[in-house]
Amino acid sequence: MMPKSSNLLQTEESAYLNRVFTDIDQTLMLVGTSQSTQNLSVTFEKTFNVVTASNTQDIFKALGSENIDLILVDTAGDNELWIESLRYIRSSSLLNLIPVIVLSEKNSVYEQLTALELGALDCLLKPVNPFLLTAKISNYMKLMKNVRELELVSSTDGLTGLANKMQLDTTLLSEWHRMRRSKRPLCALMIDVDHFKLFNDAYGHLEGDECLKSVAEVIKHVTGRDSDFAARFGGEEFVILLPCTEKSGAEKIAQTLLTKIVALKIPSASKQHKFLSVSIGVSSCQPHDIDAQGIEPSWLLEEADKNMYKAKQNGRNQYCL
Ligand SMILES: Nc1nc2c(ncn2[C@@H]2O[C@H](COP(=O)(O)OP(=O)(O)OP(=O)(O)O)[C@@H](O)[C@H]2O)c(=O)[nH]1
Repeated sequence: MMPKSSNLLQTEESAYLNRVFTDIDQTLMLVGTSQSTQNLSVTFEKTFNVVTASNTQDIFKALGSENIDLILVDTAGDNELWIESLRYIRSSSLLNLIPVIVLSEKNSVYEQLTALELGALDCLLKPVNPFLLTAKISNYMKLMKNVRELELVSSTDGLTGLANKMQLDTTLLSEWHRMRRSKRPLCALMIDVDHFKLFNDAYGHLEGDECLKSVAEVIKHVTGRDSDFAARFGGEEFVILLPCTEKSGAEKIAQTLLTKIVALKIPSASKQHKFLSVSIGVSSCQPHDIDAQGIEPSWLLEEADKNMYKAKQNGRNQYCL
């Protein structure tokens, strides 16, 4: 049989790529010198939406305007650029969720190890067939999309869409560290729906679930800052974390929450109140308290829980701190 000419082979590979990867609507960011990103763009532009970056400012700008699925960093040409880019990507809380592949020109174990140590998912060596490279990148994108979806499912409460208890534990720990770094207070709100057992008994469990969803929607909307965090703690209990917030700010949020929950006008099943309400415990921690009193992150929630029970004892539909 006659060997296939390289043109014919390329046409077949190209057709194969189009057939197998036509459903891809993903954005690839190419990072490298302008010469290298120009060359790579030609390889990828039929398959992906391509954005290019030749410095960290470009990376930052692209992040603001595009939803990036994968970053391909080419080490060719400028040794400082790729290392600086990887460091920048790793230090950015938004970017470090995006998988990074490094394309290395030197057959240098040291360079590959550096790339992997700086957070690259893989380091591919040049020369690499452009079709194979496209297929590999596409597979990495799919893999990471699945990983992100799994991460989201495992950290989200299925009923309300808020974060779940597991995610709360992780976030509480990172906010605790942030408080120490920023030297600004961290507050927590423990929110418990009043007489919810009576509500379920009177209106049924499904109606009870709808009620929890409505409460969760209000909680989502009162937490306005990017750093505010809300979770379903379990059952009819919710937690809000308010980083870099003074006690007075937490009180304001608690009061807004009380007003907005009653404004839902969900009929209460108890004779005590006309409309469904919540009781809220507020706790606050100053960075210097941690060292002075040797307290741990769980203290913040325990304190909020104690104060929530005080609010219940004082007649519900109120907050205590
Ligand atoms: N519909 C529904 N009910 C739930 C869910 N999780 C917990 N519950 C119910 O919430 C009720 C909580 O009851 P209790 O802890 O006695 O508290 P309460 O009736 O709200 O009374 P107070 O907290 O004292 O105001 C229980 O009946 C649980 O079964 C859920 O996901 N959906």
